[in-house]
Amino acid sequence: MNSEGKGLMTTNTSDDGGFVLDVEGLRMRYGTTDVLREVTFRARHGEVVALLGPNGAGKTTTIEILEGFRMRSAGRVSVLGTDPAHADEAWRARVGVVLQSWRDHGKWRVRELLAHFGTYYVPYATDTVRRPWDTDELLAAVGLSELAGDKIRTLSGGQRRRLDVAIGLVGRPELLFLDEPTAGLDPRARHEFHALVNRLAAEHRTTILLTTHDLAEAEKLADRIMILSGGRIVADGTADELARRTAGADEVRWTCGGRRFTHVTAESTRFVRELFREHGEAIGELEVRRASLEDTYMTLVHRHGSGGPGGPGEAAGAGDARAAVTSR
Ligand SMILES: Nc1ncnc2c1ncn2[C@@H]1O[C@H](COP(=O)(O)OP(=O)(O)OP(=O)(O)O)[C@@H](O)[C@H]1O
Repeated sequence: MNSEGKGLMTTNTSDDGGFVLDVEGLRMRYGTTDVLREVTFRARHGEVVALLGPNGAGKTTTIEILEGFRMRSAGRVSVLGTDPAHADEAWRARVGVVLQSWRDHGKWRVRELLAHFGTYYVPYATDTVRRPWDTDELLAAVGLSELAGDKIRTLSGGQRRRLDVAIGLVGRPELLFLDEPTAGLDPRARHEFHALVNRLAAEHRTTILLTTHDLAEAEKLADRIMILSGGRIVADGTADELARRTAGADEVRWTCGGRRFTHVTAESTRFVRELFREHGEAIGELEVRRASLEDTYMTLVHRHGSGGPGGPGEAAGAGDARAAVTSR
């Protein structure tokens, strides 16, 4: 980000009590199938929120409703203080969207396309938000400077994905929706993209709602993680909070006298201290494993249904089946 960045910070303007996203009782029915039954959540300025959930859980549907691209069946939705179902162009200029794929304009050159889209945002510049984002700065921010003169149809999948992101950012949005933004990116591009998301949130206070199937990415990028399953948000919090709330325990593994032991406890530090007090030097291969986001995710999705519409109801989670102390 350039030195100009901080001067372009967005301000808390017309939203509801500081909430950029405020969703209550959102429902979506396709035909006779309820995909979203009761989705409720909020997000504040500068927050990065990851929406997780199995295939078909309704993540894209939710995002499209918030973007104003899809009409909801019921519920209250406020995005930047406005109902997206009735939003105008000025509202749209404050919202950035990165769709799952961008396949048009193959004959256009990269810089040319971004500059072209940028012109749409000129009327929506304000004293505090200069729109659009300068094309060369934007190209640099998404790592496309060297391909600026290339035709879009010659870009690789990952390079196109960077262009998707640039298109979402060209209007300097206050709120950015990213639907599976890193699908198809190589590890380096992914790393650079993560740095860009962090910069947008930290320097510009851009609020970001992203969907991903990469739990490590969600844990790394998001201030908050929401899990959508069975038509509802079944978890909302930091990765640590979710792990603590769901699993509530650490797993301690060790060897002693040639045997392997496993113990599940909410107080692993005290347990390990006592273990050493009792067995001292005889303890070997000690390992303390906190519940991971993956454990939490699997437990919650299992407990609240398959994620898709009409999934099974309550079922014992993986975490519920843990034994107390076992040896092998
Ligand atoms: N226009 C539509 N008409 C009917 N059903 C639809 C429509 N769009 C989506 N669905 C259904 O709604 C459900 C949720 O789809 P959605 O794409 O929102 O899920 P998702 O969580 O984004 O999935 P994925 O992780 O696979 O991208 C799916 O069962 C899908 O088949």
